[in-house]
Amino acid sequence: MMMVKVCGMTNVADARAAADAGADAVGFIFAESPRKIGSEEARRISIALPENVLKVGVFVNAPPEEVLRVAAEAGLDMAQLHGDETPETVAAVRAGGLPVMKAVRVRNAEALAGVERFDADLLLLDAYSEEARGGTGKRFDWGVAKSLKGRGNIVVSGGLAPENVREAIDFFEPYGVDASSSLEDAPGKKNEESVRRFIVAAKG
Ligand SMILES: O=C(O)c1ccccc1N[C@@H]1O[C@H](COP(=O)(O)O)[C@@H](O)[C@H]1O
Repeated sequence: MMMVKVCGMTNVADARAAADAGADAVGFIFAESPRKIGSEEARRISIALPENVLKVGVFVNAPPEEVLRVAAEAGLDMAQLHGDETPETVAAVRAGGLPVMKAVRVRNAEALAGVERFDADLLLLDAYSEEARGGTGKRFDWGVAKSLKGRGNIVVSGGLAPENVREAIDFFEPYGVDASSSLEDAPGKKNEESVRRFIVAAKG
């Protein structure tokens, strides 16, 4: 069954609605973003969710000690490392007992050259943008990453929406899919109907 993550949660109501609609994972942004929240707020949301919903913290170039501290404070199950983290940083976070999803922004074929060096639990593919690290609503050129099709640990993101998520699943046969900005009425405020349609389309 496809793992569906809804990212950029900023409040309990949106996170509960996503869980009720069948989301397997929700994401909290701890990096520069209009969706950024603190560990206390993330904890409040985490404890309002069922245990089986994976709580993922999104970090950009944070030191491993900070990732592990925030994870403990917020009750996270996984770190999404969405910056220029090294394989050593990924290893340090995992050694601290926290599974890692390493994000790669697929600007071109070279961006994928080093992915084998990451000993991560999951590999997230996202779009590249000069303006922001993530949550851009932009798609990347899927063809550039087609060699990763069918690998058991791929999660696809970047401009996914109810209308195109099935196409992405057919293209990559990924472990999971992830979306944020296309499911919002405004940055940080999810649209319940879009979230539900995204999950239905992904799991359909
Ligand atoms: O959502 C953000 O604001 C964000 C900020 C910094 C790093 C990552 C962020 N979100 C991640 O971006 C991708 C794609 O989002 P979108 O669906 O294109 O809006 C997703 O994996 C989020 O986890």
